[in-house]
Amino acid sequence: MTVTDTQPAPPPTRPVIAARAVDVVKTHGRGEAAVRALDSASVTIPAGDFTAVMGPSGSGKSTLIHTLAGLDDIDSGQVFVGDTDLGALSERGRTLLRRERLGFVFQAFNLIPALTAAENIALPLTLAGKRPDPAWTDELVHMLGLQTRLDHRPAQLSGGQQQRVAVGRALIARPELVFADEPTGNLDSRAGAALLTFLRDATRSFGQTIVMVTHDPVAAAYADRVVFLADGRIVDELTGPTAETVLARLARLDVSRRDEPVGA
Ligand SMILES: Nc1ncnc2c1ncn2[C@@H]1O[C@H](COP(=O)(O)OP(=O)(O)OP(=O)(O)O)[C@@H](O)[C@H]1O
Repeated sequence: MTVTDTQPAPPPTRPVIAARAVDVVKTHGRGEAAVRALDSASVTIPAGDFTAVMGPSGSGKSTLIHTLAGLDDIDSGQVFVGDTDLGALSERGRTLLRRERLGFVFQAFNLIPALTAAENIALPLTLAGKRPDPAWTDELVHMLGLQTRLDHRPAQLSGGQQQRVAVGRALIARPELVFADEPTGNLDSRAGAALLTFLRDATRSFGQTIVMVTHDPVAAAYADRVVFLADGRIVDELTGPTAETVLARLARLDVSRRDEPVGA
């Protein structure tokens, strides 16, 4: 039975499920250097939720969000963004899907140095030849607290401000889904807290769906749900996390990995 058999009809443009990975296997490299980064990984990302992805280094977190975003080809399994099966799209189709339906925030802010904050935020629309919606741009800039920084170039902004510009850029085109890979990794704890509060508020106030990879239990506690990866599989999940409950699950994960026989 599929989800749509049991749920009320979703709004026309936003499905109830924002993205889904089904039994995804992904190998990086070839031959002796081959690494199975995802080993039959399945996960569902509900629309409007803030989901954190956690797990030990090398467990496949970045690979999972790259495959959900259609950035990586997969060996087998299926990936859906909304109702769209990424496997049925051409390379160009996936590029268009990313441009039109997804947003990205990275640990390194990846802003264009020669452009002002306002121009960096508007970039996805500029590239797509679309006009910004002034009311939405204004709301976003206010929520991000960037009103007085719009004419500044990245080098004239603090790390926290640069990352808020990057978040503005990710949200300006109102994507269905935003992927954030360690977005607070280069921020001090105060700037990190401000950014995470904004991300959480974005899910509450305008239903933004966010998937965030993090190593930090405090950051994960801002999410609605945490999914835990180990050895390329989703092994656990936690709803309504706190830093303490996340830490306890991570510790349990470590213990169960240590208990595995060598070579298993
Ligand atoms: N391009 C690549 N070529 C070869 N191996 C890769 C490549 N990218 C990732 N891997 C390997 O795949 C596995 C999963 O990597 P991935 O980056 O998804 O893990 P991660 O959980 O995000 O790690 P981290 O927390 O350290 O960032 C690791 O063993 C990694 O070394």
